Amino acid sequence: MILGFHIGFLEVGWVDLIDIFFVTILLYQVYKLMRGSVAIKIFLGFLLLYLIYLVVQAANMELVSLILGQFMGVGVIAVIILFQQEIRKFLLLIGRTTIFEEGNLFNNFKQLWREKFDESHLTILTPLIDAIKTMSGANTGALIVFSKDSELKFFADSGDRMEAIVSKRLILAIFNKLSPLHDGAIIINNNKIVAARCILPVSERDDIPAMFGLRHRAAIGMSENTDSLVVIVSEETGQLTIARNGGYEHNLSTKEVKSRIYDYLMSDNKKAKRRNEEAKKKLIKEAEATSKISSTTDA
Ligand SMILES: Nc1ncnc2c1ncn2[C@@H]1O[C@H](COP(=O)(O)OP(=O)(O)OP(=O)(O)O)[C@@H](O)[C@H]1O
Repeated sequence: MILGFHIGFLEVGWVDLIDIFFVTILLYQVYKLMRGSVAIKIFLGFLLLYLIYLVVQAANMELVSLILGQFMGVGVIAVIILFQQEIRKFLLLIGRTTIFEEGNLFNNFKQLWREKFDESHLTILTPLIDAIKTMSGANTGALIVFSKDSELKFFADSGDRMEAIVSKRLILAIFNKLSPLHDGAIIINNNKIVAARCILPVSERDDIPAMFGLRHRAAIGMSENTDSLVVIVSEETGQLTIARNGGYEHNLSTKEVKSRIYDYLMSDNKKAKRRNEEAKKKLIKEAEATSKISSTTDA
């Protein structure tokens, strides 16, 4: 081995270090791409199984490694089918991102570090709430996605990239009915409007009230699929709704919207967690009530 050294009984060569470095980059990029989506859970599941497979193989446990080996063989094909779109986007990303551009590994580490210790993202609250209030009063439809720890690349790429500082006037300009950017959603991450005109996944839940159209369904769908908070301003009624974790809170005041966004951005705090729990319980109760009503009408 070229220029090797020992750590205990392990012989480590420079080639091994380069190998580990590339695997780290690869895993980090995959994680960054999937962060906040359901795909990450499936990916972690596969990763865990693979690690178990490596351990049982190293321990010469023949039967278990035979079974897991069969599963891994089929697993690769399953991964390709399950992550078709992610693999496509990952390859596109590799093609587009160079180490010198923004969005590379080092900048992202820097950004992660900065975000952890920086509460400045709360400064966007005032212009945002002002804009939401104005849009609600003027019945201007809007769809605003907040993402705390990811810029939701998949969804941001479906619209027009902006990377613009949040301001009241900018939000009003985007959602103005005459603006070419007003259709779809904006995504806000790290104080910035990452993209506008984004297409969100539509929820297929069948218990969403009929008065909610596609805008509301898209917001709920987005909150089902990602760890985001979505604010909806209804074009018809001016009412404010928030979608989170696949549920929604309807007809909120601007003050309530502000505190929900605050709680979300600061979601490590206890008060926010309690409120999330209460919202979940309310949802369960509502679902139970609806199923009771439908069973009595069936009878
Ligand atoms: N999948 C989607 N992703 C992003 N935006 C969407 C999506 N589907 C619909 N929209 C937005 O919602 C608008 C249509 O809203 P629609 O009237 O169907 O919704 P709604 O829930 O009834 O809301 P409103 O109360 O504002 O009418 C579209 O013009 C578009 O801007």
